[in-house]
Amino acid sequence: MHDAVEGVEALDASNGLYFPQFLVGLSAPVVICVVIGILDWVAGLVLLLTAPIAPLLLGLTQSRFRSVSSRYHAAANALSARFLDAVQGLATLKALNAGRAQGTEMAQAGEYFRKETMKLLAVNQLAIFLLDWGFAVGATGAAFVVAALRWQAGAISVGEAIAIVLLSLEIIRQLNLLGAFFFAGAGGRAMSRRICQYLEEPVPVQDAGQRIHRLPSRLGISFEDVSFGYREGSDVLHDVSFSIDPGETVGLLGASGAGKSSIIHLLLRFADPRSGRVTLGGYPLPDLPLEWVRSQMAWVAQDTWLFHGTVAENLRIARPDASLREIVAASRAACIHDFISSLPDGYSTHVGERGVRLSGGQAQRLAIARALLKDAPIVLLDEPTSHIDCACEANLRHALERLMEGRTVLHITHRRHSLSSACRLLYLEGGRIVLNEESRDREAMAA
Ligand SMILES: Nc1ncnc2c1ncn2[C@@H]1O[C@H](COP(=O)(O)OP(=O)(O)OP(=O)(O)O)[C@@H](O)[C@H]1O
Repeated sequence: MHDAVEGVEALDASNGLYFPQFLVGLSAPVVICVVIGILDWVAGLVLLLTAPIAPLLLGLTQSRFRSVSSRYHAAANALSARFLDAVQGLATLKALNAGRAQGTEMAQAGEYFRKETMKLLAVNQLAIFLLDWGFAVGATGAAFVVAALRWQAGAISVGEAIAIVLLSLEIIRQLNLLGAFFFAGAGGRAMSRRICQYLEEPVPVQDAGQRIHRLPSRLGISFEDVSFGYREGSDVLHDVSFSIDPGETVGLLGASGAGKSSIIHLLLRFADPRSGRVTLGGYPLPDLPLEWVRSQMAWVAQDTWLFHGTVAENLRIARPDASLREIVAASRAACIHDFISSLPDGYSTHVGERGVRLSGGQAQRLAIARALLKDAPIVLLDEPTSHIDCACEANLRHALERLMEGRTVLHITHRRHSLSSACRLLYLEGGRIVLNEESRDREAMAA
């Protein structure tokens, strides 16, 4: 987050301040030395030879600056990530009485950041010192000595000697300005390297655009020998094969961590399998336009993210052109209309970040209303009633049945009883589809 916000500002300062000054700082001394050279070629040559000293001195501090700057940005990133974590998990920290310990850790991270900031400033001050004092005193001295010697030798007049000294001051002024913007320039370069690293990160999935001439209309799903892992060398799905016919409802059962949600992860193309393929309507997902694939799926996740905005705005995310009447109909079907109507501003009530004013169950019903509104041919349900009590679940089952009607459905749950009787069942164990009696019995006991 720090890189995204401050990084762009640092680039702005580097490109807007340092870079123009860098060009002026390089060209102005050459022009001034030429002018001095016209007055006296020896003095011009001597000053031309001393001018590169400043960039050389700056160059010497660069490598030190680079390592200090990297540590500074790493410390800033760690501190802002920790801060964000602490704010988002405030309730958990309070409940666990872990606020003080977290505060101590944040203070340590803050202290480390302060030290790295001081080191960065010290290197910057060193660069300014080298330029302001080392070079300025040295170069002015050199200009003075050369002008005096040339005057003594009778090569130039007193006026020309004074002009040479004054012109040399202008070279120094330009180079000093370069030093003043050194911090912005070096910081900007360090940031640009980091931003380039982010930009060069491999994209998890590539949108190939429309390779298929006519998009399929009957949308069955199939997994063919799919293996997948979030990290290199540790797969969470192993040779998974199954298919769901168009209009069919399939229940996916399995213990926590078995890999059920990862199957949805692949279907929505948040990632591609390491081997094997996932097809939709008979075509491999990577051959279909990414946006189209996602537009064909309504997903009710375990946790619902509610954006800052009104209830109606949160519902319209699923279908921006939905009328209020359609929104109300979807909310009624998801058993959330009465609750929304009881809110002070009804559908115009603001729900805060992460829907803090709604309970988990209410947010989940809102997610079901979103899915109803989206009206997509494929429905992916990932524990859609995990936050809902049994009495409400019975009500909601009707809503879910309406959502699933005539659609291709993959319904993930731990609870066998929340699956409709029409479901064909798949069992996932340790990332593998298993269909043996033993796992079915185990699952029945767990339910
Ligand atoms: N974004 C992720 N990055 C790394 N590992 C992940 C990620 N999401 C899931 N995993 C790992 O993949 C494995 C399967 O997780 P997955 O969420 O698919 O299981 P699940 O069967 O849906 O579990 P649950 O029923 O508890 O939701 C787990 O070991 C989990 O730690």
